[in-house]
Order: sequence, then C-alpha cells, then structure tokens
Amino acid sequence: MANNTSTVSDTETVLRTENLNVYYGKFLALQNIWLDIPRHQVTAFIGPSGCGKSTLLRCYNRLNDLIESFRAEGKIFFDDKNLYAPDIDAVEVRRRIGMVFQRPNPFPKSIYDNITFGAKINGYKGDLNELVESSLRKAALWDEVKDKLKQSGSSLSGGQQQRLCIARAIAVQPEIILMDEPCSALDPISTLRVEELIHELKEQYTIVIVTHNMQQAARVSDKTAFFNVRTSDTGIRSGYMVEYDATEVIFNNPKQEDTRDYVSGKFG
Ligand SMILES: Nc1ncnc2c1ncn2[C@@H]1O[C@H](COP(=O)(O)OP(=O)(O)OP(=O)(O)O)[C@@H](O)[C@H]1O
Repeated sequence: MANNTSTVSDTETVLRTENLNVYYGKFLALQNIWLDIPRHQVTAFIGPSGCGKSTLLRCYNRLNDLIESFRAEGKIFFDDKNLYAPDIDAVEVRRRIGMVFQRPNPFPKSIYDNITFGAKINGYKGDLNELVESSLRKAALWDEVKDKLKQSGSSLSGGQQQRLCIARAIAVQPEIILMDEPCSALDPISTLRVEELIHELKEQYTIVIVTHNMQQAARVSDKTAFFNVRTSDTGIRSGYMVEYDATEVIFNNPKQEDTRDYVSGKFG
C-alpha cells in the first residue's frame, strides 16, 4: 500500500477508493489514489488547479464515462460493490450518487418541474407535491419559492438557483451528494446559505465537496484530502493525494510540508 494511504477508522466508509489511476488517453491524470469517504460526513478535496480533484469526484458517480478518452484502473467500492464492475448500471449509480456543479444549471423548466423531472424518470410513485415541498425544504429554499413554483427555475437568483439544483439532486433520494465548487459562482451571502445547508444535509447524506476556498473547506468539512501535482522524468504532470486527515489536522497540524505550505498560502 502506498504511503499516501489513508483510512478513516472512526466512522463507516461509504466509498472506498483502492489504487485508482485515471487516464485521459495516454495522459495519467490521477495516480495511485487510496481514499475512504466516511458516511454522513463532509469530505473536502483541496489542491492546486489540475491536480485531479474534479476528475476524482466525477469517478464517484461515473460521470467521466461520458468522456471518450477516460479510463480508470483500480477500484472504487460503494457499499462493497465495485462501481466499475461490468454489471453496474451507471445511470443507477448517478441516481444514488448525485452531483451539484460549479455553475447553477437548473433545467429550462418551472421550479416545480425541476424537482419532479428526475423523480418521474425514475418512476417515483409517491405524491409529487410532497416531494417538491420536502426537497425544497431540505434545500432551505421552500419559504422563498413556495408561492411561485410554476415560475421558471432560471428566474431565481444565482444562490437560489444553486439551492434549487441541490433540491433537484435530493429529490431522487441519493445517498451521496458530490459538489464541484458549488459556491464559486455565488456571492458571499449565498455562499454562507449553501455552507449552512451542507451542515444540515450531512445528517442525511454523505457529501464530498471540491473547493478552492480554503476557509470554506475548513468551515464545512470533517475530513480534507489535499492533492498536488508531480512531474515525472518525462515531464508528465500527474495528480496524486498528498495527505488525508481530519480537517482540523490538515489545517492546523498537517504531517506533510507540502500540505502546510498549501494551506498557509505559500503556493497554489
Ligand atoms: N476531458 C478531459 N480530457 C483530457 N484531459 C482532461 C480532461 N479533464 C481533465 N483533464 C486533465 O486532467 C487533469 C486534472 O484535471 P481536473 O479538472 O480533474 O483538475 P482539478 O484539480 O479539478 O482542477 P481545477 O481546480 O482547475 O478545476 C488536468 O491536467 C486536466 O487538464
């Protein structure tokens, strides 16, 4: 096992990454990743641009499958099933492991339909009105939109749109929510709302968040993984995981000098 191995022993693991290498064509983007994501906690991925944070995040719900040049070696276990085993249905994986992107991307539909769309596709048999209300409540948006559910999702502010996207992700009843820089397009007040929401959501969901904002990682996450880029003899710049630990340790007492330099703003 590599020296960057880290396991989380105090809580149950929901996603286990074993010796993962990710290629785009011949380019090795991410090298030798061993990482356990704990259930019902927030795990943050930090590191300089191009170190593979988004690539790893997208491996967890098989979103990279849509990229022709993508290839993964190694294993990712979700509740003891290898996500990349041939019999795994990637569409079902994406239902159970939802994603929220950098830019709010509501469907060009009403607020109501944004929430019900995925549920209907998945054959949801329950009461759609209840689903809309409970999803919007969980995303801390209900009070702001309850009187205008038929309005277009894109009529909302950026921060509200992002919470709508979170509500949409919740509506298909995922177990894990992946968030790729979910606040980078938001103003500070909307950012705070989303951060508060992340705190509330971890009661029910496991959250993995990529963020460039060091304070945000420190505020919202329980665990933090720091990634960096190393250049091979042949000049190829591959991402790897430097250190993974409780967020408090990563920010206050990291074991690796590179981590210390990065979190103190010396590079990156
Ligand atoms: N679709 C793709 N095809 C080819 N190379 C890609 C693709 N997506 C990402 N890469 C490369 O893989 C490496 C990791 O990219 P990735 O976006 O995962 O990094 P990141 O740490 O999330 O970066 P950032 O913080 O800038 O978003 C980079 O060198 C990037 O250029």
